[in-house]
Amino acid sequence: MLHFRTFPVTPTLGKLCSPRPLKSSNCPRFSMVSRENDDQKMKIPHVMTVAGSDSGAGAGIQADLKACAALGVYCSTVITAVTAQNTVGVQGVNILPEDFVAEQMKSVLSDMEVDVVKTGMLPSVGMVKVLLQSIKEYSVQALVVDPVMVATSGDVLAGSSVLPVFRNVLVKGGDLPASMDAIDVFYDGENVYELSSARISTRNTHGTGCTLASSIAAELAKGLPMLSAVKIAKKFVDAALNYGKDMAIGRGRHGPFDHLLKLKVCRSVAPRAFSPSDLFLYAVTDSGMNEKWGRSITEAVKAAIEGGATIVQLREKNLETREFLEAAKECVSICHSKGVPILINDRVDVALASDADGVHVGQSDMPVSLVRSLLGPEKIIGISCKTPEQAHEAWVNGADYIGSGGVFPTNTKANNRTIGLDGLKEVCLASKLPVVAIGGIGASNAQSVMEVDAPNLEGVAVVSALFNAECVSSATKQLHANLKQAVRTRS
Ligand SMILES: Cc1ncc(COP(=O)(O)OP(=O)(O)O)c(N)n1
Ligand SMILES: Cc1ncsc1CCOP(=O)(O)O
Ligand SMILES: [Mg+2]
Repeated sequence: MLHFRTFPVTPTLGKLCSPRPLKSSNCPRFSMVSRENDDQKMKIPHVMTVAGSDSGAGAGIQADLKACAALGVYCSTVITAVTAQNTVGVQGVNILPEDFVAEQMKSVLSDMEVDVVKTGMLPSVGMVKVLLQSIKEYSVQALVVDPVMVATSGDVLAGSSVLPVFRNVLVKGGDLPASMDAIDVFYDGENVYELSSARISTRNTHGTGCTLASSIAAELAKGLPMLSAVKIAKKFVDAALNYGKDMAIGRGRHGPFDHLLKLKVCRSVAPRAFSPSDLFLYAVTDSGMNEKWGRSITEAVKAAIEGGATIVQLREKNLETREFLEAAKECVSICHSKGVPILINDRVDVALASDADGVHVGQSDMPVSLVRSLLGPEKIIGISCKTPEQAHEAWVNGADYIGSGGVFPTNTKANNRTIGLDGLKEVCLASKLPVVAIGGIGASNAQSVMEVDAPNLEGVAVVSALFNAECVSSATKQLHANLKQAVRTRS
C-alpha cells in the first residue's frame, strides 16, 4: 500500500526547510524555565503534534511522542480524536470538538516556543481550518503534514485534488510488495531524490508513517535542512524497525515497533549530514608514525585538514583508553571547527564519549547493526569489505560507506590480504554504498585507483602517505592535487 506523506509550504509559513538555528550548546534537558528567566533559558527543540490518540500506542500521538523522545526533541500534543485501536484494527473513533482542539493549540502555542508543527489525523475540514488559524496567529518555522491519502485497506481517503497545494513531498515505498529494498522518493520542489534502504522483514510496522513524519519534524526542529532531516528520519525508522523486528505485541497482523531502542542521540550541535564526497581524501592517523616525526595527534590532524583532508579517522591501536579519549575530544573539536567529519577506528565507546561523527569497523569488530543501535541514526558508520558478499551485507546492515582494500601491499596493517584494483572494482559493483579505497595508496598511484570504473568509488583513505611524511600538510596537498587531476581525467 502506498501512503503519501506530504510536506506543504503555505504562503503564511514561508520556506518550509529553514527552521531557526538552535542556540543550545549542550544536550537537551527537559526542564522548562519560565519566560521571566529568559536569559537562563536553554532552548529545547520542540515539535507540536496535532493528531489522534492510538490506544494501542503504536501510531498517532503515542508514536510521535516516542519518536521525538528518542531523537532528543520535546513533543507537545494536541489531540484531535481518541481511537479505540489495537494491532487488529480500529474499533472506535471519538472525535474531539473543534473548539476544544483549538483550545489545546492555544494552550501550547501561547506558552511554549514551538519550532515545528506536525499533523496526523485531522478528521474534519473544520479541524484543518482551526489548525491554520492557530499557526497563522503564532509563529512556527515549519509544518509537516502527514495525510494518509490511501488507507491500508486501499481506500482513498484524500483525493488527488489536494496534491497541487503540496510543494515538498515524500512518497513512501515501504509498503510496496515484493521488493528487497524500501525506496522512498523525495521531491523538494526542484529535484527528485531516491532514498533507498534494505527492507526489514517484520510484522511490526504499525506506526511507521507517523514515526517517519514526526522524526522529520524532530530533525527540522533541531535545525537540519529538509533533505538531511528526511534521510535521518528514514534511518531512524529503519533502525527502530530492525531493533524491534521480533517483538510480539498483540495478536493482529501489524504490531508496533520499539522507538526507544537504546539510542543515545544527544549532541551539542546539529550534525552535518554525511555526504559520499566526504570520502575524497580520507586521512587515517597512526600515532607511531607521528611520534617518529615528533608531532602530536592533534598537530597531525590539523596539518592534514590544512592540506585538504575531507574526513579524518583516528586509528590509534596502541593508546590507552584515557589517552585516546583525550586526543579524540581535541581532534573532534578541531575537525568540527573546520567542518570536517571525524570517525574513530573500532572504538564505539570512544566515539560516543568524544561526540565523534562515527566509527569505522572491520569484519571482526562490532557488527554494524549493533554499532547503529548504540550510536543512533545520525552517526556515520564505515565497514571494511574485501568481497562482494561483504559489500552487499554492509548495505543490508545499514552502514554508510565501505572501506575496501588493501588495494596495494602495505606495511601499515600486518597480515592484510591485498585485493588489487580488480578486487576493489568487484566490491564497488556489489554495493549501493559509497566506497573509499585503502592500502598502499599515495600520490604516485592515486590516479590508477580513481581510474577504476565504478561510479560509487569516491576517494582514497591513506595512512603512511600522509603521516609517515615529514610535512603532513604538504603531503596531503600533493595527494589532493593528484586526486583532483584524476577526477578531471575521469570525467
Ligand atoms: C577507511 C578505512 N577502511 C578500512 C579500514 C580497516 O579497518 P579494519 O578492517 O577494522 O582494520 P583496522 O583499521 O582496525 O586495523 C580502516 N581503518 N579505514
Ligand atoms: C587500515 C588498513 N586497512 C586496509 S589496508 C590498511 C592500511 C593502510 O595504510 P597505508 O595507507 O599506510 O597503506
Ligand atoms: Mg578494526
